[in-house]
Amino acid sequence: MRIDVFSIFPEYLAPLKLSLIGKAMDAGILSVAVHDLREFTHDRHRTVDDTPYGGGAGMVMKPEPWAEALESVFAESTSTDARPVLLVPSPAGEVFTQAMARELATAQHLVVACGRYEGIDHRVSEWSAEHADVRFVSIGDYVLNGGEVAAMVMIEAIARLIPGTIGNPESLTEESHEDGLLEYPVYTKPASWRGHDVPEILLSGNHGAIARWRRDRRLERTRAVRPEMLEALPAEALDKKDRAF
Ligand SMILES: Nc1cc(-c2ccc3ccn(Cc4ccccc4)c3c2)n[nH]1
Repeated sequence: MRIDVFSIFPEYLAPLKLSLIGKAMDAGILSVAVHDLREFTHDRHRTVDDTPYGGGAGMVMKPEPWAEALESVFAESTSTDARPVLLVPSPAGEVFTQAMARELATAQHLVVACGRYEGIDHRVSEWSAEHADVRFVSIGDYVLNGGEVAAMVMIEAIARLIPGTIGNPESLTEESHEDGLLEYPVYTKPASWRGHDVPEILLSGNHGAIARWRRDRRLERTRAVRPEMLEALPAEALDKKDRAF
């Protein structure tokens, strides 16, 4: 997978090179390029914003730099490849979920347009729709100052699902939101720590009982903090023992 990110603060995306994503890039599984939007301006002040038509507070990002920037990578999605997906972080987007991360992990080319100010001139996404599948995406019901943090969140959630990125693919299966339940609590040595002991069952070696205990903790946790997730599970996802929880 190739990911191109555009921002007026490219250094914001520097942490992507760390840890798993960095390894995936080194392994050639993933290529992430971060571009400075101001490289696509031509005036002395490298202007990327202007006042909003219709009035109102703040500034809006001009269409011309964005069109030049996006064109520079849309063109590289060769005609044989699938169309690139343009992700536009926005407070007004569809909410990003694990299901959406799984869907986007199958894309060949992701382009992320990180806006600032009051957002990007809407004609940029209208024009982009001729060249890419455009998705406005919110990472949650709270307001950020720009798209960079949302881009980091989405790229991490997507990239870790690409085969070969995560060391042990097993660890992807029983995760929160992967199969509709939150994950169980985890413990490691020492068995007793500051008066808090690891649940005995986990030291028993009885793998059947341990699996049952973990399942029960997942159900308990999900019911406690995200009951709507339980309601959303298909009937066949819960067996008789599960319903006891
Ligand atoms: N989930 C989520 C995403 C964002 C987000 C994404 C991109 C941008 C670009 C500019 N802003 C600032 C802004 C704040 C409010 C109204 C309009 C623009 C952004 C915010 N906030 N919250």
